[in-house]
Amino acid sequence: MSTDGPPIIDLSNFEERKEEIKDELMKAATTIGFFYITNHGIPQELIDRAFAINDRYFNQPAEVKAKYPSTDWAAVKLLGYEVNSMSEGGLVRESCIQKFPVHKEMEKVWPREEDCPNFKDTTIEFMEALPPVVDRLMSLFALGIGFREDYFKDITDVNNVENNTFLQYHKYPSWEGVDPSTWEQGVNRITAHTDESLMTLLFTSPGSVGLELAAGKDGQAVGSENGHYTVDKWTDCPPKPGCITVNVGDPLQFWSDGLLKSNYHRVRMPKPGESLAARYSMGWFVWPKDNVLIQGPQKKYPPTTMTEFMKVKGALYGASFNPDPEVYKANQHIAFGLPQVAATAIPAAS
Ligand SMILES: O=C(O)CCC(=O)C(=O)O
Ligand SMILES: [Fe+2]
Repeated sequence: MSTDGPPIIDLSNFEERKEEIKDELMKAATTIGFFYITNHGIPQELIDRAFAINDRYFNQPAEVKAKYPSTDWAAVKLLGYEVNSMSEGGLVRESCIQKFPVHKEMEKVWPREEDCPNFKDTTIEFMEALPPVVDRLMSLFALGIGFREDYFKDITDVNNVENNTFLQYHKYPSWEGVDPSTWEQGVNRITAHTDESLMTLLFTSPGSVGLELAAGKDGQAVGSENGHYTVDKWTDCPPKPGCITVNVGDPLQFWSDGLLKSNYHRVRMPKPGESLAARYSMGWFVWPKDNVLIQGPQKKYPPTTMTEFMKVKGALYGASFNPDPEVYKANQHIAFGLPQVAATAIPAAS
């Protein structure tokens, strides 16, 4: 079993180096499901400005943040501010969720300029910089899976009102001045999970350690305790200068007949000697259109749609979500069984 961290994949001279980059992406995505990208074309200055806005947003008084509450997670129409329930042991994570301006409902949740100056403009500028990077990665994954190069282009088009891709700013609170023995052993800042997105681009501020992924091919369980699957090792996934962390999510695992791996990851509490300061991260959760047919070229799994998939995932969390440090293997979603595709599913143009 490999215990190496995710590889750094250089996207420079993309057009000329496509084949080589595709091989590197497929190698990472079919093994640990995580990789870093460098020379991705997003200016560091813009990323820094997005982090600054993030900081300004979360450090507003609670009553100001409460003016922009999040809406509807179940329908993935979520927007605005929320205190996330995926932390463990009474810890919290605050989040602020925005979608592409094509979603008119965004108008209700953009913080007002007088509350958080430049939030809207900077966030839109940042969001607009991300799709070209996603398009490049998804075009190579399409080829690697066995589809035509532009297979995912329309499916992930953020200018389509049916697309649910979103940006989520996260703040994990500071533990400065708190005696570490007062937090429960084994609790995590965010519990072990796989992502519901097709793919996630994750930006972590420098020094924001704590992200870990399930080591080993496929995040496979190596054992079972009290009826729960366990993994044997967590691998560090620290921030790397100039890099974006990328991971494969559940629908891409299905869409690739299980070839690409949506692996477990979590954010653990600081270890002795590590910073106890607040931790910030920003995730770009690439989402396919709701009713597009999800099925790999080999038709290994029953066809599904994002709407159906979210019902299964919700049931899985409902059934298994608990504060134990134990985790569930990534491909349990497949074992759990997906409902047959809804009659309304629209096959992607081939
Ligand atoms: O904050 C991080 O570094 C990871 C967040 C994450 O995995 C998620 O929100 O899905
Ligand atoms: Fe995640």
